[in-house]
Amino acid sequence: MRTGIATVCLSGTLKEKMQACAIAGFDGIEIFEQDLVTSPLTPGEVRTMAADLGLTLDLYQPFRDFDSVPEDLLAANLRRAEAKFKLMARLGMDTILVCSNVATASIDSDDLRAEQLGRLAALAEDHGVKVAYEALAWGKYVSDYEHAHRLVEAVDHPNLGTCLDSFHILSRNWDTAPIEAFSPDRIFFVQVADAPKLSLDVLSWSRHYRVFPGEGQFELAKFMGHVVRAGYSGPVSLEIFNDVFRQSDVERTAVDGMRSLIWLEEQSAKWLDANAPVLAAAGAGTVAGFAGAGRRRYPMELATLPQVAEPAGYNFAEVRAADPKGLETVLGQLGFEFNGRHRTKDVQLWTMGHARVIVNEDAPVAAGSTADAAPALTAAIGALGFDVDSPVIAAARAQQLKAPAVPRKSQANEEVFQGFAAPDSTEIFLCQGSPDGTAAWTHEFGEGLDAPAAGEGAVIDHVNLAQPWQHFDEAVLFYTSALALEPQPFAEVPSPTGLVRSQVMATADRAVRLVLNLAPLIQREGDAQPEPSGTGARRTYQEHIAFAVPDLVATARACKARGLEFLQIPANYYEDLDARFGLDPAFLATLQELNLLYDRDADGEFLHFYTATVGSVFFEMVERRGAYDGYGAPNAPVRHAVQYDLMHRLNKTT
Ligand SMILES: O=C(O)c1ccc(O)c(O)c1
Ligand SMILES: [Mg+2]
Repeated sequence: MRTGIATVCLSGTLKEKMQACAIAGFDGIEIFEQDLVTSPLTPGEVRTMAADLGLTLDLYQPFRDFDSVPEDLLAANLRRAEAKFKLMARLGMDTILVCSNVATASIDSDDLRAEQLGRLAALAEDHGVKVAYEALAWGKYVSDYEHAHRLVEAVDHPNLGTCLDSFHILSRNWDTAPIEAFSPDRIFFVQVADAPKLSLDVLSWSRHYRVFPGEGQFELAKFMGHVVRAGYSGPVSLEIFNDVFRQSDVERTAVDGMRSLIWLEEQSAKWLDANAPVLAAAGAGTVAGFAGAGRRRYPMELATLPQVAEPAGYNFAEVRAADPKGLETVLGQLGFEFNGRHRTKDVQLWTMGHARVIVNEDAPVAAGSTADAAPALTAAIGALGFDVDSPVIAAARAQQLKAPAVPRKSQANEEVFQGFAAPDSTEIFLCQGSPDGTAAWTHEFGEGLDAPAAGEGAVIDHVNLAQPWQHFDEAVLFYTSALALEPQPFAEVPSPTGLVRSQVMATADRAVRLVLNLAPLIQREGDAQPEPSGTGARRTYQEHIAFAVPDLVATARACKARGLEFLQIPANYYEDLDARFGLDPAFLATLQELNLLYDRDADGEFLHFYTATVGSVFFEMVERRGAYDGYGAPNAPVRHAVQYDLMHRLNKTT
């Protein structure tokens, strides 16, 4: 698959954008007119630079408001078009995108449109240019890709074809199957964009909320499957208008985009394998599960990736703390047992049932950042280990998806974890899981740890990571593509500093639940500094590890007896809880006495409590009753408010 990206996706100047695209590995780019108009580079210099960078210049765009106009306006439009055709010759470009008229269209006649597009095609032919006509979802008279294509067919000129843009098609819920019937010589260009499903006018949705494939909710593999079956083999190009991408680090965004295309290519191949056309299936029923069997007959070749199943569970969570005293105290009070220090590294192992927490005494400075860029924290989540079928295959997949590897020092006889850095620089390690929930590497901390220690039945239930605002979408794609986690519908949680966007990534069996929180940006006097842009530092927000236990009330009592500091829940909360659920008074009194939170839905019940925060980390204990699948979302605002109040008081007194 030939990969491309429109310059409008990225921040910076045209030169910076082109360099970033080359570094990320794109085959070609679309030049957005605005980027050229504002550039000090001459068209000839752009052409040379692209050639030097190994980038093809695939599409010039956009050319607006051409069709459906009266004759006098048409003459002016043709003049405008000719100027662009001449410019394209200097750039060495041969394809221009013409989008359906949204502004000056005044005549609704397909005959007239076909005639006008025909005149444009004839002019384009004189200049050796191909015109790719795109139906904008909000076009005045042409807003449907099939309509645009009917016009292209009516004109029947070799210099006029269709541009298919997944956003304009999927935002309007148009069926994508008819694409298959399009002649491949008439599909001049294909643009892909994903988006979250929003109830918003389609223009605002398109201009601000597009995201890279895999970061939204559109069925892009299916769209691509139909495009491939049509016989198209040209560039598949990202065209993403996104307010965050436009102000983020350009090289990083380009890599995020490249990852999305690598992933989409694989997903498209899978879709084709799973949806073999009727013809291929006839007489070849036994070949149904044979990867690629139905695919290679298409002109577009689709590369695949090493395959991974979703992880079987958490192997461990690692918290970094240069001075681990506070952390040790809380873990002990929660019921964790200290299982010794590592033979050769400055790390400790704490276990409770099958929940393993590693305390790493390296200072919690994120990978890729310098010590002064990241505020020193007393404790922060540094790494997560996941149980996978084959760590080697999973690591190969992550590497092909451009995940930065993190090497770990290890000695002979020690387990070497394959690891890579997530977008927020949390280190993700791929571990070989055991069916009984134990981990072989614990022997490196001493012998005799085979039997589960205290806290039988305890496991890591979920981990909640705070995401820097500019890497949130990237993180969703990262965990989807590299780790096979599935994004669940996102929620928004009110907090005193703003709305917190909360996105659960989980396996189908819920053995792994990872919650990504986009913390609000508001900084107050005395707060830690916001992270610098680019890679690296973060952790100005609180994040947590949650453990599930079989009996939360008993666990809470034991924790209380050990002196654990619980997050104190206001009385108003319990009054509201009673109003909503009409709980048994004795049970309600127990909840309030122990600072437990409660939720219930059609599937079951949820009890949980939080600890005070150490550095940027706190812990949660949960009990899931029945098939309760949530996280106590109605209680999250209470937690945020109490933590905010505490942090504010701390900041005032220090
Ligand atoms: O938002 C727009 O105007 C616009 C312009 C060109 C495109 O290719 C597109 O998809 C949208
Ligand atoms: Mg487009």
